[in-house]
Amino acid sequence: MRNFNITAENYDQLVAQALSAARAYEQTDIEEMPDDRFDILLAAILAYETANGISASHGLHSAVGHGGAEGGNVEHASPAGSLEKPGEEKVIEFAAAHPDAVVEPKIDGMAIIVRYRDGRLFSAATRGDGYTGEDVTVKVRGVEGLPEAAGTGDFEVRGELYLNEANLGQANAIRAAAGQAPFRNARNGVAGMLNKDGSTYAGLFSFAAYTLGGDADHLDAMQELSALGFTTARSLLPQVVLAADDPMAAVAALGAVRSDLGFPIDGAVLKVPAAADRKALGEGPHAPKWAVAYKYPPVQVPAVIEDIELEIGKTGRLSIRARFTPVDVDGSTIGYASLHNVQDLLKKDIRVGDTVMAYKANDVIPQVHLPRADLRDPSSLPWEPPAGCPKCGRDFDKSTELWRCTNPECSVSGRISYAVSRDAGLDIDGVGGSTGDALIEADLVRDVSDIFHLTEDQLANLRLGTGEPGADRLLGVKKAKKIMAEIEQAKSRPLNRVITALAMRYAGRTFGRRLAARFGTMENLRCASVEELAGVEGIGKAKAEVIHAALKDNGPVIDRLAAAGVNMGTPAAAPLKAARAARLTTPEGEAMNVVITGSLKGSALGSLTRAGALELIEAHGGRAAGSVSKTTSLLVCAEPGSSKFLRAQELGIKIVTPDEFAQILEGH
Ligand SMILES: NC(=O)c1ccc[n+]([C@@H]2O[C@H](COP(=O)([O-])OP(=O)(O)OC[C@H]3O[C@@H](n4cnc5c(N)ncnc54)[C@H](O)[C@@H]3O)[C@@H](O)[C@H]2O)c1
Ligand SMILES: [Zn+2]
Repeated sequence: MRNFNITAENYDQLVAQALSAARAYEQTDIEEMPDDRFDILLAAILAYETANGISASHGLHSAVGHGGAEGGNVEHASPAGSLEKPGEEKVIEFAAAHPDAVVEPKIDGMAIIVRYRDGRLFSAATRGDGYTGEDVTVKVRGVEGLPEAAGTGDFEVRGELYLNEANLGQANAIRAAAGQAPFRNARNGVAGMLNKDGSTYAGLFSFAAYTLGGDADHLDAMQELSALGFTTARSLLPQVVLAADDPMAAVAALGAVRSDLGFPIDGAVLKVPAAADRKALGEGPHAPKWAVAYKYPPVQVPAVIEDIELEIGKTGRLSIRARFTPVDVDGSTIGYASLHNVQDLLKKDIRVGDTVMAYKANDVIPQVHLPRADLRDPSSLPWEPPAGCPKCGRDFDKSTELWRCTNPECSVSGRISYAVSRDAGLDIDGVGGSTGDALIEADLVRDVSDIFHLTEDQLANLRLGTGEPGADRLLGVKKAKKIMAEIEQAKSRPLNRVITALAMRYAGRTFGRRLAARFGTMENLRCASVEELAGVEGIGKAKAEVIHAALKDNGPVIDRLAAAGVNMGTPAAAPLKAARAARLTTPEGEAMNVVITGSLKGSALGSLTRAGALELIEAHGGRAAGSVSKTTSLLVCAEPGSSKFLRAQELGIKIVTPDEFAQILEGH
C-alpha cells in the first residue's frame, strides 16, 4: 500500500481527510477509508508532526475516536478510554512481562456503558468523546447478552455492542426491503444503526461485557456477570484459545479461528487480570496500562514452514523468506512470505516445521508471524543465521539490520557501487550508497549504462527514505543537477575505466588498463578472440575465456553506454598510444616493469592519483608492478632510503625521482 508523502502544502488537507474519515467511522455506516489505510495516514501525520515540531490540536492522536466522536447528554462515571495498540513487537513484550495476562476477543463493534439500578437496566450510552455519550437506552433494550433484569444491585457494565452474523443478516434484510444497499461490514452497520433515529433496528444487536465497575479481579467479575445473565467477551472464546499455554499462543489460536467465530473481531485484547496488579500498573492518558490490543491483519491462515530460504537481493541485501505448504488466503494461493531480517527472525524464533500464521500485508506481500509453540515439533531446532553470503561465502556487512554482501558479483548494487567508484570506476559522485539503492529499487538503474540515461527529472523526484510512512523525501533538484553534471563528466573517462566499470570478473583495475592499452577501442576489444585476449600480459587462456564471454553478455550494456556518448576509445589514439608506448618498452619491444613507491605530491606527477599513475605507466607501454624484484626495470621513488629503494639499489635497478620519470614519459 502506498505511503502518504506529507508536505507543508498538503498537511492541512490530509488532517481534514483523516478527521472526516474518523467522523464517518464513529457516527455513520459510511467507510471513507479502509482501516489499515486510516492507520497508515495517522502514522504519517504523526511522523510529519514529530519531524517538524508541530504540536497539533486536532485530536487525531489524542481524543477518543480520533476526534471523530461527539459527546452526548449522558455523563460517564469515569472516562471511557481506548486501548493501546502498540504493534506486534510490543504486544509480544507485554505478553512476556505478564504471562498471566488473559486474552479476550477484540470485538469489532462500538463500546457502550450500561447502568443498572436495583437490578434493572436503567440507562445505556455510547462511549462518545470519552466523557459524555449519546443515550441509546431504547435501542439496546432486549439485546442478546444484555439482560433487562440482573440481580438486585446498582452497578455499571461496559462492553461491546456488535452485530453477529445473524444480526447483520436481519439488518441487511430490512435494508434490502427498503431499497437500501447492505452495510459494508458489521462494524459500519453497528455505527449506522446506533446513529439512526427511530426503532428500525431496535434490539437487533448483540452485547458482550468486558468490564464491571468495582474492585474485583477480572476473572471473578466476568464470572459474576455470566451468573447474572450477561454474555462476556471471554465466554465467546472457543476452547482452543482458552486452552493455550501462554498469551501469544492464545492470540495466535484466536487468529486461526477468527473467520469461524460468527461475530466480527479486529484483534485480541491482553489484560492483566488481578485488580492489585492493575492498580500498580495504572492508567495512561487515554488507555489503561494493564491492557494492550493486538490487531490482526486482514485474513490469516495457518501454514507449515517447509524451508527458510536465503537470497541476495539486487541491492546486495540478504533477504530471508519462508517457503510454506501453499495455502489459500483471501482468494489467492500463497507459498512464500518475507521474513524481514535476521534479528527479527531470531526474536520470533520461527523454525522450519513450525506452524505460523500467513497473511497478505497491505494485501500484497505475504507475511507470516506468530509461530504456534503449541504445534511445534519438540525435536525442531532454532534457525541459525548464515555464516556468510549464500552466493560467494564472504562475510556480510552487518552495520545495519539488513545484512548485506558488498561483493560486486552478488548484486546490482555491488556492481553499481564498483562502477561509479573513484578508485576503480567512472568516479561519479552521488550515485553510490543510498541514492544508488533508491535508483535500483525504483528500477531506474539495472546496470551501469542506465546511469547515463537518467534524466534530471527522474533524479529530482527520486524517493529516498526508510519506507516508514511519512518518512519519504525526494532527492531534489539541486542534488539532481549536481549528479547530472557528474554523469556528464564521467562520459569522458579513459577507456580502461569504462572497461573496469562493467564489473566483469578478471577485468578489474589492472586488466582494465592492460586491455585498454592493448586494444585501444572498445570495438577492438569486443572483436578480440580468446587467443588475442589470452595474449595480454597476465591474462592467459582461462581468464581470457571468462572475459570473452562477459564481453558478449555485456554487449547491450556497452551499446547503451556508447549511445549515451561514453568514451569508447578512439581508433586514431590507438597507434598514437603505441608510439608513446615505446617510452616504457625495452629495445626488444617488451614492456618495462615499473614500480612506483612513496608520495608523488609536489612532483610533476603530483596531480595524479595512485590509480592514475599506474594508468599512465600502462598507457606508455610499461607494466605497473607492486614490488621490486629481479624483473623490475625501473623504480620511481621519492624517498631515498626506503626499503624498496634499498632493494632496487642492491639489485642494480635504475632509480629515478617522480620528476625524472615525468621527463622520461615526455621523451626527454
Ligand atoms: N476507517 C476509518 O476511516 C477509521 C476512522 C477512525 C478509526 N478507525 C479505526 O478505529 C480504530 C481506533 O479506534 P479506538 O481508538 O477507539 O480504538 P479501538 O476501537 O481499536 O479500541 C478500543 C475499543 O475496543 C473495543 N473492545 C472490543 N473488545 C474489547 C474487549 N474485549 N476489551 C476492551 N475493549 C474492547 C471497545 O469498544 C474499545 O472502546 C483503529 O483501528 C482505526 O483503524 C478507522
Ligand atoms: Zn556475496
